[in-house]
This record gives sequence, C-alpha cells and structure tokens, in this order.
Amino acid sequence: MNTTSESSKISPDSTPNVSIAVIFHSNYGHTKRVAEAIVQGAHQQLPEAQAKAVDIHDIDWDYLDQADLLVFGSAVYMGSVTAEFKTFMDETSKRWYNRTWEGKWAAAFANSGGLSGDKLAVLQQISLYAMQHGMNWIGLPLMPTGHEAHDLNRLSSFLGLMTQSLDGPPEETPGKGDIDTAIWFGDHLAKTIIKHQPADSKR
Ligand SMILES: Cc1cc2nc3c(=O)[nH]c(=O)nc-3n(C[C@H](O)[C@H](O)[C@H](O)COP(=O)(O)O)c2cc1C
Repeated sequence: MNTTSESSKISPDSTPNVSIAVIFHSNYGHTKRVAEAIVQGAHQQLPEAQAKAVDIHDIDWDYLDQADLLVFGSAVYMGSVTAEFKTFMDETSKRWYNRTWEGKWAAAFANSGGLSGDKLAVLQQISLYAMQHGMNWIGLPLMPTGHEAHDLNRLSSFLGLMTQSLDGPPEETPGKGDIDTAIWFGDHLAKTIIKHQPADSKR
C-alpha cells in the first residue's frame, strides 16, 4: 500500500523549518497507536525532532507553542472527545485569549470502537475548537481505495482521520488499512506545511 500522499518525498529547495505536534488522549493505547502512525508518516518528510507525539498527560507547552501544525486526536466517549481531552481544550483558553495559536495549521483524528461511533462529531468538535483559535484546517483529501479492512480511508472521512479499534491489543487494532491511512495522513500534513512554509523561515 502506498502510504505517501504523492509518489515520493518532496524536494524543497532547503531543509524544511517546520514542526508538528500530534496531541492525543488514549486510555487503552489504540488512539496512541494512531498518533504514532501519523508521526511515522510525517517522518517521511521531516527529521525526528520536527514531528512528535504529545500525550495530553505529559504536555510540553513550549513545543506546542512553537509548532507550525497541531494535530489533535481523541478516543470517542459518548459521541464526544473524552473528558480528559476536553480539559486540555479548556486549558488553552488563555492561548485563545492571547491569540497564541492564531495562524497555525490544525488537523484532527478520532478513534473509536464503533464503525461510525459518532467520530464525525469529534472531528467537528475539534475543527470548531481550531477555528476558535484562528487556526487553518487541513483535511484528509484521500479517496477511499475501498471499504475492506486493508483499504485506505475505508471509512470515507474527509474532515479528518477516522480509525476503528475493536476488542484487542493496539498492535492488532486499528487494522492495517486504518494505520496505513494514518501514515498517509501524516505524510500529507508534513508535505502541506512544507509546501506553504513562508520563504523567510527557510533555513
Ligand atoms: C465511557 C466510554 C464511552 C465510549 N463511547 C463511545 C462512543 O460514543 N462511540 C464509540 O464508537 N465508541 C465508544 N467507546 C469506545 C471507545 O471509543 C474505544 O474503546 C476507544 O476509542 C479506545 O481508544 P483508546 O484505546 O485510545 O482508549 C466508549 C468507551 C468508553 C469507555
């Protein structure tokens, strides 16, 4: 399965000077597995230090504040982000007031047990949150290759990434198609912010 969003690594005229934080909440490890796959995809374009997964229980706020793109991800609880993820959102209200994150890029993913599981509500909740911060949204422009377990974007989600975890350890579920989609998403996100990197910030 091709997990690069175009055929290969893009070739900017200088080293990309952009960074990505993938902020997630995961109680049982499945959403964390997706966050790590997004980071893996971003590393197809960026050095290790420029794309990191950030657990909401262990936040490096300085890293978030300097990052060009914040990718937000939560497990779905009762058709919403988890209470812990909402606490994180509310903790950023001073940043909202000070417009600290205005102009940054934003994207989102949602993982849950149900095939739908109301993941769309979580992506919408996070996109509205990003709009409150004045951020610029990046979706998932990937046509589904089909709807089987191995397919890319099998859940046909375009606002952001949806993945499904069944009963089983995070190494087994979400399945290969969802994890490959997460890698593709990370690669696409990195390519997008590299492409739009301001000329005066290039190294
Ligand atoms: C309190 C609670 C509420 C849940 N609500 C939903 C839900 O609304 N939709 C759904 O598909 N799954 C729901 N689930 C299942 C979780 O989404 C699933 O177990 C979770 O995504 C696993 O992610 P994690 O391993 O990262 O914690 C719920 C689970 C719990 C414990």
